Amino acid sequence: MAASASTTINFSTKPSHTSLSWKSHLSSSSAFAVAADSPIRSHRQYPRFVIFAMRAKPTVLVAEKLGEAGVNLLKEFADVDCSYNLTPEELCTKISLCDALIVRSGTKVSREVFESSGGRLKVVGRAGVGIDNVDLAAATEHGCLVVNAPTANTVAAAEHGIALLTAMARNIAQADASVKAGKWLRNKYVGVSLVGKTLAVMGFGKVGSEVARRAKGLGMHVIAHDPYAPADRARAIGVELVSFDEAIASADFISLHMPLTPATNKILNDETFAKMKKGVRIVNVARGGVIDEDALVRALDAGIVAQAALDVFTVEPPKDSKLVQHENVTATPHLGASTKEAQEGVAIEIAEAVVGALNGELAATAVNAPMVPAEVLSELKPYVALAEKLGRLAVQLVAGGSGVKSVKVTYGSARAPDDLDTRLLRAMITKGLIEPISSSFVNLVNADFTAKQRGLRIAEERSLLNGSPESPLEFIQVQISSVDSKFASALSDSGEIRVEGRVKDGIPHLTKVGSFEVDVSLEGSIILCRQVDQPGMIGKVGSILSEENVNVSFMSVGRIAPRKHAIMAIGVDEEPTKESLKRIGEISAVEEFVYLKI
Ligand SMILES: NC(=O)C1=CN([C@@H]2O[C@H](COP(=O)(O)OP(=O)(O)OC[C@H]3O[C@@H](n4cnc5c(N)ncnc54)[C@H](O)[C@@H]3O)[C@@H](O)[C@H]2O)C=CC1
Ligand SMILES: O=C(O)C(=O)COP(=O)(O)O
Repeated sequence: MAASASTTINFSTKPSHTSLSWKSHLSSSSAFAVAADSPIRSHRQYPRFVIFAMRAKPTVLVAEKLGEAGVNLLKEFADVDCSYNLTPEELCTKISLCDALIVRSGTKVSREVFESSGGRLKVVGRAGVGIDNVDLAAATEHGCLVVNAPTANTVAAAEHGIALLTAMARNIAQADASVKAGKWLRNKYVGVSLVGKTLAVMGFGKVGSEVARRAKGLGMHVIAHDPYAPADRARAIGVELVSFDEAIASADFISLHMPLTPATNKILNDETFAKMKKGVRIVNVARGGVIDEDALVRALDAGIVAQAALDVFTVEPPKDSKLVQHENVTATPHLGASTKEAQEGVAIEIAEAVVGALNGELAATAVNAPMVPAEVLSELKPYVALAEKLGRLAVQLVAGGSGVKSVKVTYGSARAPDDLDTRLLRAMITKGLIEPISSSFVNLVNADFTAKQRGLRIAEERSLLNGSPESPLEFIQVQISSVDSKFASALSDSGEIRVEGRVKDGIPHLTKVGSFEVDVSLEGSIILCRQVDQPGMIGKVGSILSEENVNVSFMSVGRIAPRKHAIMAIGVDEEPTKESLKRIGEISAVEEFVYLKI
């Protein structure tokens, strides 16, 4: 969606149901909204924040089978298109008509998908945990939020891990196939016991810890490796966290439960298999890519790995795979999350997250955007509006042709630095700085990326004030350095364009321009004039505007000293014509003036 200088901001504060929204004149059917409290709420107490362009009734494409309860929930809010087994080309064609896309692990949401969406796609919902099938960088670059459903299938995946562990140890799959083939091979399928054996859980997250808990119930000695897991959580269920090498060297069984990332890609390979106990048994319900599959075949052939039980594969479904055909391998077709209960749970979890996001809330399961707790959001709301407006004002003060590269934002606050999360404010300042001068659509997801891409450096500074930390901020100051200004009085003594604002009675105010103190509510538009301080100036400007029926909402004069220079800031509800602005400029005492749309 294109943004424009004609963007207006509607700021409504109803006592019990506050909301804050952005509306673009370019697309009357769409709106960006920020809501601390929203009409459609999920059952969970997730933090919420709104960042999206949303149509009257959005369209959600469900590209893989989703539990009915989730589909029904989506239908209450959106037009739902359930189209399964789309080819990549079909997906790219359909996506330009969709506001949200829901997938499981079987759909690649590639860069082409985001590019093909033409900016309409605002949310990708992953109905499950692993987001390795979604190009997150491309999503972020396109301002598209990615949410997942990280909790509803945990138990199902853990149970499947245990099912594979026990089935492998007792050759269940192979024995079943042989009985069905008319054989009765009691000696061939002698298994191994689990009790007293060491299980290394690799990745001690949600699934890993549930597997550990269950394995302890089976009498196994459980160790775990996870560089990021807290030791006390492991200790609480009687599991010792150990190094990677120690885990793989001492395990009789290894169960993989980490995400597929560049760091975990092929983490089990020829070198690491060589460090394992001969006869180790491996379970993988994480991602196929964490194992070098060719190396696993070699390790199985060499007897280093006695057996493997695999639910996931590098390519799914696997094609002509020696690994799958190996007699010591038990394979399932990515069934970890496939229980009725998990699928219903996942469907509801993802539908709530997607509806919430489309409805203007940021789900707690956002993968590529910061989460702002509801209470923080409601406190920051007026400052969010102030931040965007200051960015918008500052950039309009830049003389044409001066590229904006370096911006310093100073937050004046009596709160301790840890008590003020500025990501949201920074994103809104970035939005204000970029949207008036480009066709970019900036939101909380893509703000930092868009700034970086445009070579815009935003440095943040805290000015720690004495006083009551009751309100999160006293002022926000935005300075743009190394540029010329079309309104020289906006330059500070050190040569930067400087605007500063505060929130007064919940309304953003402009309180400083350059070195001049002013006080004008940031609503409508503003005319800034520098003039020789003398009687009658307000009347002269006021009468030019009144001749055109332009309503003056606020007026404030800041001066250095009586009868010297003064800055007059005039808030206007309507846009004055060029002719009347010209007449203001022709008033003899007026030295310079600028008209700014907020
Ligand atoms: N087969 C299936 O159908 C299912 C597969 N999964 C997969 O299971 C895996 C785990 O899922 P959850 O437990 O829900 O995720 P999680 O995020 O709760 O846990 C992952 C853990 O891996 C750890 N980790 C990250 N890098 C690591 C490394 N280099 N070495 C060791 N540990 C590392 C993290 O610190 C985290 O504790 C994911 O890959 C997910 O996609 C999850 C559900 C179903
Ligand atoms: O949640 C996960 O990570 C899974 O692997 C589950 O995949 P699925 O949704 O069953 O395609």
